[in-house]
Amino acid sequence: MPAIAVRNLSKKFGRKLVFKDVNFVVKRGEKVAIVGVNGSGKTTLLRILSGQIKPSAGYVEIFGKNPYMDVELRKKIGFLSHSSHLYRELTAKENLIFYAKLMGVDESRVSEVLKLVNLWKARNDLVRSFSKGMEQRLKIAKALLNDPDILICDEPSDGLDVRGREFIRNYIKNFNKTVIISTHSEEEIRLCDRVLGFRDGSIVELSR
Ligand SMILES: Nc1ncnc2c1ncn2[C@@H]1O[C@H](COP(=O)(O)OP(=O)(O)OP(=O)(O)O)[C@@H](O)[C@H]1O
Repeated sequence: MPAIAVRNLSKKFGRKLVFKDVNFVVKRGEKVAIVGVNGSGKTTLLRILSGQIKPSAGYVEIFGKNPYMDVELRKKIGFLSHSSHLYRELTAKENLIFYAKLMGVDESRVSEVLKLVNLWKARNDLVRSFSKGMEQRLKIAKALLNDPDILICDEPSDGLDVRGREFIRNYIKNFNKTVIISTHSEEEIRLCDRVLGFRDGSIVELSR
């Protein structure tokens, strides 16, 4: 069974068609980049894959199940997005404890992920004092709380400096499970096994 199977997927917002009849399969352990011009539908596709929003037609299966309908399945998905929410008046650790409780994850995992993203020393600092790079690392920590089998990242290094970008890339490179990222970065594309591109509302396999 593949990690991701997308069949005849279409998404409309009101009367606006974003994409139509999108088909692709991602094998377990594969790293796939999604590319396309601004507004082509990358974020929308990733939100459907992570079970946040419903397709208009067609279906998505993650490990053979529907992410929109299956709460347990969503626990296996780590989603790093621009809209990942952090509480700025709480510390890094307090944020992660809050989300760990929400996800039903053991609190001991909070220390693990803080160390993993190099935020252990800053664990008791308020998020409002964090740089953009630190915030992004904390969002990664949040996405990893449930030790996901699939990592879905929406433009993960957008707006980060060289060190921040390097951290994210190393992380993605060394993540040994399935990864799907939307990106405009050549370096991130090179980390991936395959590249899928949005073109005129459908998706095509691109050679690298
Ligand atoms: N909730 C929504 N309601 C209405 N339209 C939306 C909504 N979300 C996205 N869209 C529209 O769907 C289209 C695709 O947007 P999306 O954010 O998926 O593109 P993208 O490829 O991720 O763009 P970017 O590279 O700028 O992040 C855009 O025209 C956008 O305005």
